[in-house]
Amino acid sequence: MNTNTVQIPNILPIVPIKNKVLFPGTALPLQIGRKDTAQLMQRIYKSVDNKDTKYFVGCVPVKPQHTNTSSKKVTDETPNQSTPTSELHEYGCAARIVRLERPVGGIGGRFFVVVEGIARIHIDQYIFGRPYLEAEVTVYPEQVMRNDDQELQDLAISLKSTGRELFIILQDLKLPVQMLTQLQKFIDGASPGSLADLLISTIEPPYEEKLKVLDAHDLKSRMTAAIDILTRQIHMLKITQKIHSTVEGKLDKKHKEFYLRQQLNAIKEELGERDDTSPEEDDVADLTRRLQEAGLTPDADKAAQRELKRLKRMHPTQAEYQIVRTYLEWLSEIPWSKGTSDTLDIDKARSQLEEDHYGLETVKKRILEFLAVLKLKDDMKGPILCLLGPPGVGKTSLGKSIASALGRKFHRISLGGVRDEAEIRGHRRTYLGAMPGLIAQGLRRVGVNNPVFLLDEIDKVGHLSLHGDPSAALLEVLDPEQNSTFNDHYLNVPLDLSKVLFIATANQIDPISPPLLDRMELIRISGYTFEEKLHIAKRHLLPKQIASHGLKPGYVKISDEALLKIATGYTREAGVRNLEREIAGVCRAKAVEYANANDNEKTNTYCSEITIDDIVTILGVEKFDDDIAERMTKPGVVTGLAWTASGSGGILFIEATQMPGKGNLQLTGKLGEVIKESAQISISWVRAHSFQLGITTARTESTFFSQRDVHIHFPSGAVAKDGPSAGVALITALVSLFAHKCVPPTTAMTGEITLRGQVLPVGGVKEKIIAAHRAGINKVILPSRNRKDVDGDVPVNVKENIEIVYADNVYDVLQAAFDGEKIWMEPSSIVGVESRL
Ligand SMILES: Nc1ncnc2c1ncn2[C@@H]1O[C@H](COP(=O)(O)OP(=O)(O)OP(=O)(O)O)[C@@H](O)[C@H]1O
Repeated sequence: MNTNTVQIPNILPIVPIKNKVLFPGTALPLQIGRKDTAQLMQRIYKSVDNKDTKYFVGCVPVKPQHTNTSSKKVTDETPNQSTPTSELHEYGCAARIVRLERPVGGIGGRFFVVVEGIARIHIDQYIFGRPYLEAEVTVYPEQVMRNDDQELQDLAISLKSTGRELFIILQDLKLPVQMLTQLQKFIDGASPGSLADLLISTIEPPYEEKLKVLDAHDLKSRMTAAIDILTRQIHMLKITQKIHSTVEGKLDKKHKEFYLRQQLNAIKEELGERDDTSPEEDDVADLTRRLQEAGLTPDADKAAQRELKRLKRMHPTQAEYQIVRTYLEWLSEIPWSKGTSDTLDIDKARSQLEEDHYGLETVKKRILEFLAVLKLKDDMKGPILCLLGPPGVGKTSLGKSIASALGRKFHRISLGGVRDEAEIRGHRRTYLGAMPGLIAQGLRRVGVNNPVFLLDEIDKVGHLSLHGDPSAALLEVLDPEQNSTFNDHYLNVPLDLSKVLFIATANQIDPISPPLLDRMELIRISGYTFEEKLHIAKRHLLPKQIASHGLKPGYVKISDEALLKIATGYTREAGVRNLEREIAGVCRAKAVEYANANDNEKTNTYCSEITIDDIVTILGVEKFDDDIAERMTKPGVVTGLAWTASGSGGILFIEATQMPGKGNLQLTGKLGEVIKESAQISISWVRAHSFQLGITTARTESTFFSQRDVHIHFPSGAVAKDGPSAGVALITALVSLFAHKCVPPTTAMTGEITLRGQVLPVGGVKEKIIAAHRAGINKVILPSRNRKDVDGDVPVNVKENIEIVYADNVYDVLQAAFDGEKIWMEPSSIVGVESRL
């Protein structure tokens, strides 16, 4: 349409439009919501039959409202409340109404109008007074381009070529063919001013930019603004197109959303509007930074880079994304090159060990030797220390003391119940819910590569089974030659454990597999005597418990006798764990008492002293009474010494009785094969020597045993018992029974016997003697060949209180058991053969 030929009045009814801009030469559909404009439309609608009348309006955009134009969804192109004229833009477009439809919804419905832009207008002045808005306007006829204006010519060429470029892109975006043909026609034939208007209304740039083009009634500034906007939009479209082409066709709904976001980010970035990165990108960037800071080994770095690359290609909602991300997190959190520096001073270490533990002299000495060598050698390629002893003797806390003496971080790995090799080595990543093993987890927790790892309860670790062999995995961990390249299945890169100081603890030696045992140096810690327990309680346990119950040091004062009472009457153990628990019970009671007094403001009535009587009141009736004192001296009852499965020693009673019968031997008390055999040997030996022992009156008497049944019982019937060391006690019990001689209950014995009556050495002597001491035994009969154990290990104060008698054969045992009385005839005085063995 040639705008120059159309007569536009200079007073026009005004139609405010929101978020849209009408340009000359373009059409715009509108819904009329504003009341006054609707009245205008009503009027036009009524007079529409008058074919000669041309209905012109001035479409004036509302000024951009920065706070809500972008966020509010516009459903109505004309503002539905009377917009103040101050909010209307000063330029607009004179338009002809080409279509007008009445509201379908009756009163309150909206007119639908299609307007066609004719010329730019400037609002000179608003005229009020009519039911609708009117304004005096200046109409800008389309400027004719002069051929001699080179600058304008150049701009026109540039605009056309930009238009063509846009066309090519739009073609690629598969817009409707009709629209494309029209556009091409326009590019080829339209005047530069109209082309600028058309292109800007086609590509939908931001509202403000459109307004800028509307304001440009001068051709030069319009073309310049249009070229500028078009160039930027083309650039953006190219990026969109690039992203589009790579993802097109392959995506499901979620992928599409992800890539649309990517497109949006790319567009924003191009516009310089990008304010923040997406959370996924943040995540990957953060992970990359953490990996860079982790000081990875070359192998780990290679794996990390490979996985990072995969992660970047993945969509965050993919299940695999989290797996790769967790793996990378693990890699970034393993202390590959971070370590603490050792502050080993032997004197300091000695005082640290002394401070933390009472007694344990040989253990402390060996630990100090170990630390000294460590300091001189400056590497960990030494034997692995294994602290072996019953529960509660301070193995774990010794490990802690070593760590603090070295100034290293400490971590305890509990191996009790570890049945699956993967718990040590980790699961392969293909496994659902895969995790690194306990070693890698420990390293991550401490955050340094040279901690002290305490492998607690190494004897409880499982052996070869369906789930692999955890103890074989430990072999690699503990071997200084191999552990610099330990392979955790999850991490799947070599992990250097050569700087870690491993210390193991165990209760028993037997369950530890021989190859594992071979790699460790055993340091035995036996149970404590009551004397030692008293000192430990006084120096360590009581202050610790007082503090942990929120009391001050002077608030609980327990006399030595009372402490000893707790140890003897309420605990029966090799270690001090139960003792600590009972002391905690006392502290609790005192804490309640003090808190009560404090609440009633009677703290002066609070008594911190605790006597033996108080102990009974607080802890209740004694749990363990004295086994020895209670037992009556009776023929057939003998005290033996045992070594329990937990590694602590104890006393055990053997009761034998006889009754008329047929020479049967009955054994009860949950006995194992070996102990049953010992009983057989004992009865055979006693039968063979019955005349010599004065049991039978004639050497050839055979009816004595065939008319009697013998029953031997080991009380504490629920506790399984086995081993050969009860042999001497069994023979003594039988001799005592048949000879009607009593063995004092304060005499205990241990030793294996042979059929010839020889006494063989047994294990756990130190623990047995300490247990005997605890139980109030004052004479212990031991095999002679165990003398070295007593000399080396048993504490001096125990040896001072217990008489130890060494025996080579049964006669030595019987003599010591019956208080030096020889109840048998010397073999030389007996005519005949004693034994053929
Ligand atoms: N000689 C000691 N001096 C001071 N405290 C001790 C001593 N022995 C043990 N304790 C204390 O006894 C408690 C139990 O010790 P710890 O946990 O080290 O026992 P453990 O030998 O490792 O037992 P388990 O074999 O059951 O693990 C700790 O509070 C520890 O401080």
